[in-house]
Amino acid sequence: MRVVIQDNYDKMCKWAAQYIAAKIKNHKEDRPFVLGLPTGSSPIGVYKELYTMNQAGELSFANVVTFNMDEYLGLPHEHDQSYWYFMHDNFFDHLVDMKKENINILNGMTDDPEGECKRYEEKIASYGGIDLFMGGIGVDGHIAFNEPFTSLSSRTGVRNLTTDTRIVNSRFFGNDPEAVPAQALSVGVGTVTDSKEVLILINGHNKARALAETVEGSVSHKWTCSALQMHNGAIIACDEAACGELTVDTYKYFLDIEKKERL
Ligand SMILES: N[C@@H]1[C@@H](O)[C@H](O)[C@@H](COP(=O)(O)O)O[C@@H]1O
Repeated sequence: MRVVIQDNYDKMCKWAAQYIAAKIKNHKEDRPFVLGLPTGSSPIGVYKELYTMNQAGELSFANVVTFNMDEYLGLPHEHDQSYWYFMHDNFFDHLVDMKKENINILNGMTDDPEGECKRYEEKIASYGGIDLFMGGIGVDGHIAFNEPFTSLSSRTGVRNLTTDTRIVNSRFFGNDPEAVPAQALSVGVGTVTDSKEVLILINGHNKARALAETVEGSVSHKWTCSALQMHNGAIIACDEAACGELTVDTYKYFLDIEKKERL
């Protein structure tokens, strides 16, 4: 696992965006680059960096297919807290050459959630899998909506959200946890770790424990992010604020090993 520690949120976002841009540009295969994407406040700065490069003609998305991690069950596209809305508002609408048909987001209004999830897995497989999955992390260490004790080999499916997550996400729903949908569709931990590379953004003091558990904790379904320790291409991009619960030797190790700032 790589842990790339940047001074602050802006630098973390710049680093992550440059990493993703380099991967897209260097993709020479005769098939699209397949990019997994998250919602949340953490990736907003990365999206801004990416669409700025795109608008400046420095990075094309014409040959990129995207798959989003998750979506609330029961929210229509036009709901301003649906992840469909978030992704268009914060990213897709700003790209000049992203093809609509290359955007994949789980349909939270489906009548057949199980079928929708199966279809999603099949579509990912039809592209030969995901090249790079970018993600965020919940304060309880969840990746996508894989709450504590979700199987580390789980696939795309329906997830019940914990009270903790609904309280955390209630900041977007008028501070009312009951207004946060109780269920979501989410890629599984296994879906994420099947990707060739996984890049997780972890920033801010409130994510310090989640970062420590991801990097230093045991591999455990209690912290679903810890599954990344078993992945051969996992990168954590974080800021100083999130490092508060790492042991000093871990912190120094990653600063030392990443000194060369390899992309
Ligand atoms: N389902 C999403 C996750 O994919 C995201 O990682 C998490 C953290 O969001 P934020 O980046 O706003 O802290 O929020 C939600 O629960």
